[in-house]
Amino acid sequence: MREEDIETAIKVVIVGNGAVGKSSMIQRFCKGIFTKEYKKTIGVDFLERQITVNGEDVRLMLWDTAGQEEFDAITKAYYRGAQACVLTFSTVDRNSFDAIEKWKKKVEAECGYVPSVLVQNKMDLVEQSVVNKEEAEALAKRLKLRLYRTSVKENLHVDEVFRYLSDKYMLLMNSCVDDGQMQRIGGPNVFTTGNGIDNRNGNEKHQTIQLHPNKRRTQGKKSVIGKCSLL
Ligand SMILES: Nc1nc2c(ncn2[C@@H]2O[C@H](COP(=O)(O)OP(=O)(O)OP(=O)(O)O)[C@@H](O)[C@H]2O)c(=O)[nH]1
Repeated sequence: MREEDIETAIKVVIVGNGAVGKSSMIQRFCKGIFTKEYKKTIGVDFLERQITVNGEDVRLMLWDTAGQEEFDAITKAYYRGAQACVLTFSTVDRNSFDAIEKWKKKVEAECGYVPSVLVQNKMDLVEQSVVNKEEAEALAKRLKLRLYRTSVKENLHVDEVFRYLSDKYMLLMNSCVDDGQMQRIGGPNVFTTGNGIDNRNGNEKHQTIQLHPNKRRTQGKKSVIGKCSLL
């Protein structure tokens, strides 16, 4: 396999309370469509899209998890191996905002640290907002997350969410590869090594992340993410 054929694949989990727009966000990003009808997700769903980030192909595998607590036991299992996370709440649902920390902890319990982003969806309904701007910003600051305000309906800032996450993930990966350190990201079943090969279960046939350091991306500078460690 030529180096330029090697692809980066990122498993992303989208979490948050029911009806905040998780399925809609994934449909919008992967299929370019929006549907008004609400069909609650039963368990989990999955879609993928390939994008180019800084000249590199990245395959995003987006896992849509049910927001309703009744499905907790099922969805939790699918967090395993996630390498990035979107924490979503709705502008018009106070409970969904208050639940963000709980969702973050749930993902961390299964995956450890993964690059994450906070999304306030349904910004087209900002007139009926039950979460003010300062509160949302304060939460993002406290959790050390970038905040994106989206409207999946109006297709506002949805692409940016996934581009930011991909970029963040790749920066983290490159900083580890550049440092020649071994890194474990996203839970016990995904291992990456400084040589750029996914070592999960020692079985190269089941590669999920394959890395190829691109020094040009950082112009030889150290990554802003800093030193990598076993997570
Ligand atoms: N006005 C508005 N409605 C939205 C937006 N995004 C999603 N919706 C609507 O919100 C409802 C719930 O959206 P879903 O995407 O099914 O929500 P979910 O978070 O996947 O819900 P669960 O599957 O129960 O976890 C649907 O009726 C969508 O059409 C948005 O940006 N603006």
